[in-house]
Amino acid sequence: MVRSVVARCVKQVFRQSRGLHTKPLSHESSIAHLLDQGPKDSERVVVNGFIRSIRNQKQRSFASVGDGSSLEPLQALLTPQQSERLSNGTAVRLTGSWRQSPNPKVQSHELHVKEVDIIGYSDPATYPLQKKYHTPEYLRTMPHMRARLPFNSTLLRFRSDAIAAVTSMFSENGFTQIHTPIITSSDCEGAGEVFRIGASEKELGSEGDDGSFFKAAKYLTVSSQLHLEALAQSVGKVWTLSPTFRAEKSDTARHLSEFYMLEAEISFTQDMEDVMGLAEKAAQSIARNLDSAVSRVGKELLQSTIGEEEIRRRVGGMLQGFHRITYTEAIKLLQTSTHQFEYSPTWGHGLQAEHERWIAAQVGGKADISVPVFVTHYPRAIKPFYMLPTANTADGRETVDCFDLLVPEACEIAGGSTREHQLRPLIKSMQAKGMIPGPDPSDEDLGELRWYVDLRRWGSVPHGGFGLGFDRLLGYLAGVPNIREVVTFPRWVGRCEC
Ligand SMILES: NC(=O)C[C@H](N)C(=O)O
Repeated sequence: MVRSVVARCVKQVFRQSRGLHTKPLSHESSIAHLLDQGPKDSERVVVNGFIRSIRNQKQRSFASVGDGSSLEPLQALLTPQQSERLSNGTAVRLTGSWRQSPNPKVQSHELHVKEVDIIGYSDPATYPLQKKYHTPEYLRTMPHMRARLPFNSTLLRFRSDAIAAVTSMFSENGFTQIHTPIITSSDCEGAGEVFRIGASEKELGSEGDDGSFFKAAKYLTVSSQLHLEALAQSVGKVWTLSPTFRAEKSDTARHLSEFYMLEAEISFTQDMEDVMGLAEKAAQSIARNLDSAVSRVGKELLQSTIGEEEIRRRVGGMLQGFHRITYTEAIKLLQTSTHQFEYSPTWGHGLQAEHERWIAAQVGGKADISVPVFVTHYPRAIKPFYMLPTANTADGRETVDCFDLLVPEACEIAGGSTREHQLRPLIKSMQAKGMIPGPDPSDEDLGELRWYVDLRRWGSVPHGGFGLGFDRLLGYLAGVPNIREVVTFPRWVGRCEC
């Protein structure tokens, strides 16, 4: 008896939910496809989409309908009865005929609706996206909703196109794409900006009692580099586009706690030019793709950016050969400039964002383009343990074969180096950085990096690689003032909403 009542209820609920959209949903005719291809006059058309805005007049209503496939909405003409329960955000399936618009300057055709199926209701009293300008700050409070807006959805398409472009570049050049781990046992950069996910020894208790999942502290990865190095020794040329996490408390338009880093590693090279050339090629493959996209985007997108002229400056510059200057030259330029810096540029110290901004603008800035600038050979003392020391430095100052790639505003978008590939020098470097106690460490002393040191024991070869901040590059090329707009669900210090 109870069973049959339950069965009846289930059937009823199922019937009701099906009743909302009795015909199968089709994605075949996206709005972009319709607007592009333009069906014949009076042809029957079916579209699925969301009401972006609706304007009701006495005799008829005009709805702008979007499905995310195009910036431009579809214009639909309805009777007041048909539009009664429609409001911004309502998901609909519209059937009608495709007719020439009386005002072809605005839109050549419109859909004269015959049938409206409401697929998903939207409560007009609470719907948060109105047909007006919403500030990026307001939209960041609802990352689950903002991709419904043309500007935000276009950025997602840029992102998707960029991934496709760089994937084919690597594939055409014989690289293998690798998925590296997110949970790691070490801090690759040694900067202490790791998110810890395991327990500390104290938390584990004196008996080694296993209160934690991994029985020891583990971290969210800060870079895939060390794992890519391992795989470069077996596969040769490898790359990844992977989530990366930094617990850096920088609340700026350039920082995220979770971001995507595009990293590549190549074996059998000691020439940093090979690595810089590859970073250049990767960034250019994305810029080339966006170059054509810029001419396709409408006014709406450009209004929320730094403007078309500046975007063209950036994209155009990215397609040129990048500049190269050494860190020592950069410091000299900074020191002799008349610009007042908050922090005075000093050899041996890292470059501040204000220094990077100045170098990018002065060294890379031309009349109509901004060419990215590689700054190379930083002091050894301020760079991580894994970088290869420069062989012959003219002035006796210790530097490493590394580079940072600088662009205006976004500052550093990539960094790379050739790696210390020999066992003894690597151990010495770890010791100099205070990572291990003495010159002859036991396996235990090597701690979580034992496996990495092992790579230098068995067939180690000269190699190098780079990491490029994918979100920073996209934000820069798309001319978006804040990186938080180019990721779907941005996380930064103090903010992780959904
Ligand atoms: N793969 C790389 O060389 C990137 C480098 N580990 C960084 O985080 O900057």
